[in-house]
Amino acid sequence: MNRDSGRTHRGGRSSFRGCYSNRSHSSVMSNENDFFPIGSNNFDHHLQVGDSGEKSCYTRDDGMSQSQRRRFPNNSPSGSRCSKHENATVYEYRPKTSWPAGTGFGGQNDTPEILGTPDAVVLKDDCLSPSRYPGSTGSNLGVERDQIELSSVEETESCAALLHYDLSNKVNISDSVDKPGTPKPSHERSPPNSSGIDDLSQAKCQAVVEPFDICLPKIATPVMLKPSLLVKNREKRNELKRSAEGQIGNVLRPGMVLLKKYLSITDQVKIVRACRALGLGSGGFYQPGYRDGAKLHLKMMCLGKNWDPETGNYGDLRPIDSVVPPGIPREFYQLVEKAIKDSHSLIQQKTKASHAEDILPWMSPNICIVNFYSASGRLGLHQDKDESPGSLRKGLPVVSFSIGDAAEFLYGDEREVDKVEKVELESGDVLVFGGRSRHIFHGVTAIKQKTAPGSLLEETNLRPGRLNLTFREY
Ligand SMILES: O=C(O)CCC(=O)C(=O)O
Ligand SMILES: [Fe+2]
Repeated sequence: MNRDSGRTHRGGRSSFRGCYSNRSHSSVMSNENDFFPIGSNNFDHHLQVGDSGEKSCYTRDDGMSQSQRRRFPNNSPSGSRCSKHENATVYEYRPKTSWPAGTGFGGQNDTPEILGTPDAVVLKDDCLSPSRYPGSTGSNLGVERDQIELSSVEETESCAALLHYDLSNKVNISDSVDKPGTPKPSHERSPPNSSGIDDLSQAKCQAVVEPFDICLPKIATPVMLKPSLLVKNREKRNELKRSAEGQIGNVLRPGMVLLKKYLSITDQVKIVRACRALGLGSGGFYQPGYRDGAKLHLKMMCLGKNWDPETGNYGDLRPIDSVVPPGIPREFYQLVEKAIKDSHSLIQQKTKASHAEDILPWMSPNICIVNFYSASGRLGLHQDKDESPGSLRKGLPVVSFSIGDAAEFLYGDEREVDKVEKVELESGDVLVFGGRSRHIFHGVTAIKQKTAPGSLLEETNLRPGRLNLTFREY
């Protein structure tokens, strides 16, 4: 991902066709029966904290410096609670004996497994592998860390902060980024481009790593803001109708496919829960910034490998805090695989191409970049071109999942706002761009407020905003 538009973060590019048969649009991650679980919590989605609400009520009180904490991780404190969160959720850290190894698309072992229920997410396997923590025994919490179970007993906000403070440190990046010898950015900051999109703003420190919960605390509010049964049923009906009619999507240009409302609400819920849990842990969400203080207008987390917006490099460690990114959950692979397969069918159907793979190559992701855009979030026009020369040469696609509020997405051959096309990416949409479209310029100009599906919000308490996951193969 070379967000080559100066510092406009990330990018991809262009051309196409494709068919499609027998598409099953059902949930990969779970049973449709839990589409509308009984007994979900009340919440007030839009009444909550905005960007400024990202700070945790937890403070470290162990008197340790950052470097001490790194050297003596077992002394990591649990964090102290603010009185507001006395009755918080409890996270259980469950020891497990072996660390799986292995890799690959649809592969067996090297990814955490998300076992979601409405109230629990279990991150299994090597989300927190000791191998991902050089010099560590895998016991940063005084327990073996190869399996962590997050059991949501009651409220979820507090435990999130607790987990964050146990597993990672709040880091003022200015300490680490500005040291002599830190790699220089590979590109210069661009002025606001002709699109008027300036996805950089000035700030004091280069990046901010502090707890960011993509979900809001559940507050026992009156029932009034619960999405009505009517709305929920409408959403479900529409989903079934689309599926029955085979309205899966469009080929936007050669190698670029948009699968509309492709992810079921059930899968979206699971993805949100998984991203929330990972985002609060070590290597979780942070606000990327640059050495000159400019910041991206989003929160980011990398899975599989780290992508450094400052240098455009991929690596095994996140330079700002030397943390190894969590693995990509296994279920995500299955969804990506299915999306590529269905894109091939669509390409074949629409273009009568005999070999859809020539137009849109297969891809086995080893990187997932997760962005969270708040209502004012955006991303300037850019190309994704920091992946390996081989990956780019072959046009291995970027697969992008949109969840939450809809986004106005621009794409085109040039980084000129008046020369690009616009499409709305709604919750559940999957956009795939590879082959001749691998190097398109693309970006997000706006997040459309209050457009997220009610049932998704009810299930997850996702903040106002948009979650986006882009999968790539390095
Ligand atoms: O949010 C999106 O839809 C696009 C994200 C993107 O382009 C990127 O992460 O490189
Ligand atoms: Fe991109």
